[in-house]
Amino acid sequence: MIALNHFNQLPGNEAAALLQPCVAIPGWTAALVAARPFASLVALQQTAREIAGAWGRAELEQALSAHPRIGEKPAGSHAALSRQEQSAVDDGDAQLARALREGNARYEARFSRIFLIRAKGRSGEEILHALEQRLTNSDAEEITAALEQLREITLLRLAGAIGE
Ligand SMILES: NC(=O)NC1=NC(=O)NC1=O
Repeated sequence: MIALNHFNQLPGNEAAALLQPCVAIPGWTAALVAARPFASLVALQQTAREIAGAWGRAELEQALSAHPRIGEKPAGSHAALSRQEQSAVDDGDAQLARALREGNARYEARFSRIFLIRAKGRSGEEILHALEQRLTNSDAEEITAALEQLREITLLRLAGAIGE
C-alpha cells in the first residue's frame, strides 16, 4: 500500500507496475497513470471506474488470463491477491469444492470462458448461488454481469494498493 501523493509522483513505469496486479488490461493501467495527479482517493476511484466503464468483451477476455477459477488454488502473477479474495471459500468443504468445480465446468461449457465473480466478502455458498443464477443469462447479459464483477475486483485491488 502506498500513499496517494507518492503514487502521484512516481515515474510512469513504476506507477504502472503498481497498478498491474489490479487487472491485466494494460490500456486501463496506462490511462489511469496518465490521469495523475489525483486530488483524492475518491477522484482516483471515480476515474478508475470511468475508464473501466469502456470495457467490453475483448477486455474481459484479456483480463481473465490473470484470474484463476473460483475454488482453485490460484497460481501465477496475481495468485496472492486471488487467494486472499477467495479466503471466505471454505476449501475444507469437499462437497462445496466439488459443486464449484462442476459449476465452473458448466459455465465454461456454456460461455467458453471462466466464471468471474468478486469473491471478496462472499462465502462459497453465495458464490455457488450466483453461479447458478448467472448460468441462466443470455450471452450479452453475461458479458455485462462479468464485466461488472471485473470492475468490482479491480477497484477493490486498487483500494488495497493506494491509500491515504
Ligand atoms: N474466477 C474468479 O472469479 N476469480 C477471482 N475472483 C476474485 O475476486 N478474485 C479472483 O481471482
